[in-house]
Amino acid sequence: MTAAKRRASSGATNNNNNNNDTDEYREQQQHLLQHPQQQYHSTQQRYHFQYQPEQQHQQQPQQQQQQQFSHQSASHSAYHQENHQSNQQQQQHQQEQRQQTSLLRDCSVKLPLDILWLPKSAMRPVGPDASHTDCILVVGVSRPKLAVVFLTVMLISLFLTFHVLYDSAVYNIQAAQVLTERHRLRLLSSAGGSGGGSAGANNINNNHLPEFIKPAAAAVAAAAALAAVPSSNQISHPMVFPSNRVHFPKTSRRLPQALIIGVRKCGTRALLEMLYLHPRIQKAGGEVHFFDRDENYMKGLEWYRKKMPHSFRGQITIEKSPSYFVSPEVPERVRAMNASIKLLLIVREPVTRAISDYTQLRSHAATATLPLADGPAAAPPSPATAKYSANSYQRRRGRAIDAAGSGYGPGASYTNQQLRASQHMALYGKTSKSYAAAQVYDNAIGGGGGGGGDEGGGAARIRIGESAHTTAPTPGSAAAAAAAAQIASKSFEELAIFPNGTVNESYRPLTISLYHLHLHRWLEVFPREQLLVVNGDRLIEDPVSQLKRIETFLGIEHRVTNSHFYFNETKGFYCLRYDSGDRCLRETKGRKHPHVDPVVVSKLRKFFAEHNQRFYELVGEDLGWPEE
Ligand SMILES: Nc1ncnc2c1ncn2[C@@H]1O[C@H](COP(=O)(O)OS(=O)(=O)O)[C@@H](OP(=O)(O)O)[C@H]1O
Repeated sequence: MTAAKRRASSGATNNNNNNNDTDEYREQQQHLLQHPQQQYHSTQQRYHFQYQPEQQHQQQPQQQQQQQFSHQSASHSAYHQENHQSNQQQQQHQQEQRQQTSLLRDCSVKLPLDILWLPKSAMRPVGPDASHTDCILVVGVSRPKLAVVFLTVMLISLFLTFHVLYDSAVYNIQAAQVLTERHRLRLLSSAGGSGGGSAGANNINNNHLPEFIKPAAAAVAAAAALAAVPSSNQISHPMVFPSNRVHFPKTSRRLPQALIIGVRKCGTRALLEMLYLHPRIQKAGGEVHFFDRDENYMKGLEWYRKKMPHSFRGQITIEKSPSYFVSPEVPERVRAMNASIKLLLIVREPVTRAISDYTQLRSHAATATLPLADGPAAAPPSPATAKYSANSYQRRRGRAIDAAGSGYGPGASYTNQQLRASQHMALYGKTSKSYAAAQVYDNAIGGGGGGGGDEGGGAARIRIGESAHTTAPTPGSAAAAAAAAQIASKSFEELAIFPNGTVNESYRPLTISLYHLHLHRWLEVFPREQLLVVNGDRLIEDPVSQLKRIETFLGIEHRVTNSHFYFNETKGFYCLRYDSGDRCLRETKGRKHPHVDPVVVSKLRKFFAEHNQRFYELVGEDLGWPEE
């Protein structure tokens, strides 16, 4: 209730009181006439009670009233007269109050205050004597704290509204960009593809795309991630969760958080491409060979990082270079980069792997005899490279001797040392053989720490035209080509088994299959939990089961399902199903192996049985490879 209303109602109440009191007073008066001797005390008190709250009498000093009453007590007639006066005063007071109330009503009624949403009592007369036209507007905040809270809530709501609108606009713009990029990529891949996946002619990786496309590819994969795994990436539509700031993670090149370290010819490429189906995975296009090639390693981590694809925050970058597994210096170098990196090792039945290796080497050796390999010799390495590589060679040589003692055998030492020596001498310019020639020879026979793969070897790269990420090819000399041709002319049986019937343990495709020797070095540097052994034979037969294990190991959601694969009868392998079409791995994956004498196969399996047992012990799992 406003003060004016209160006053008005109190006036009305007083009027009632006055009326009641007046009646009462009349009764008292009659009583006094009948009993004049009665004291005036009670009357006095009564009057005091009656007039005290009156506004008019608030202005009169109390003394004055008492004097008045003392005069009344002088005589009954005097009292009667005084009482009459009092009645008059009371009436006058009532009249004043009525005037004041009508003034208040006039002030509030005459001005259209409702349109200002102000209470009518906000208009007050200027003073008690003012005419009803003299009104003032009384403005103020009756509840300041409430007003502050109300204002704050209003401001916050306004801010949130604009915030949501802004985020929504940014989200839409970025989504449109991603869609444009995806469309562009599809057009490019469909224009560049040859024959589709059914014939297996299409390469499933996009390495043929120009460099500037690759961030876009990352964006496409990440866009899929945005759509597919909102919870994992903490991405939600701003309209749904306005309180969550929407992060549009910027892409950047990141050092790999996981590595496929080998083993070559066990399905490393298939594994990487299958993992790439997962929206949380980004892959380096080609084999970078950062840790196993001194000339790359000395370029530093920044060089390595620049070889990585663009990735969104939350994605895992993976690189694969199968020769990492067999290169002695690599585990330590990898740990120096990231001690908590996750390592994927894919293995296959060792004899099949060796035959696959031989098949590829023979194919490369045949290619190395082509005129392409007889081009100009590569420029010799810079002094810095030479010095670095020479030091590394010393380290490798020391380890090669260790390896010889633990299974490589004298033949292996001879072959490796001879190769290394030629490389070493080439570095120091003490031989007519160029460093490049040694490297080609190394690749051709499967040396070079396991180099010479479909994607990593010099000669192979010339032929296949692998991505720009790999090191520039180094054409070999006529001598290297001749050596390669000689190898190409020999059968697997001739190379794997000596004429006396014993196993040629120095034959590189066989030594690479001695998994436990190489794994031992890795487990000296990394804890077992950081390494996952993938069964390459099972990956061929049932990719999804192996991929599930890897997803768990990498700590990512199970996303890759059977719907991502179809079996290609022509190729004899599973091919991959993308939004943009079906693709098989290129023809260098899944080559037809030459026929190998079953007696030789059996002999080799017996040879490997013991080594396999040692490998099972190291990994804590029996892979069940045949022993004869
Ligand atoms: N889906 C699918 N498609 C084609 N090929 C597949 C697939 N899955 C695994 N593989 C096997 O991968 C073998 C090649 O292994 P790598 O990629 O590690 O070879 S390399 O070391 O990189 O050169 C390759 O070996 P070969 O059969 O001897 O050619 C294949 O057996």
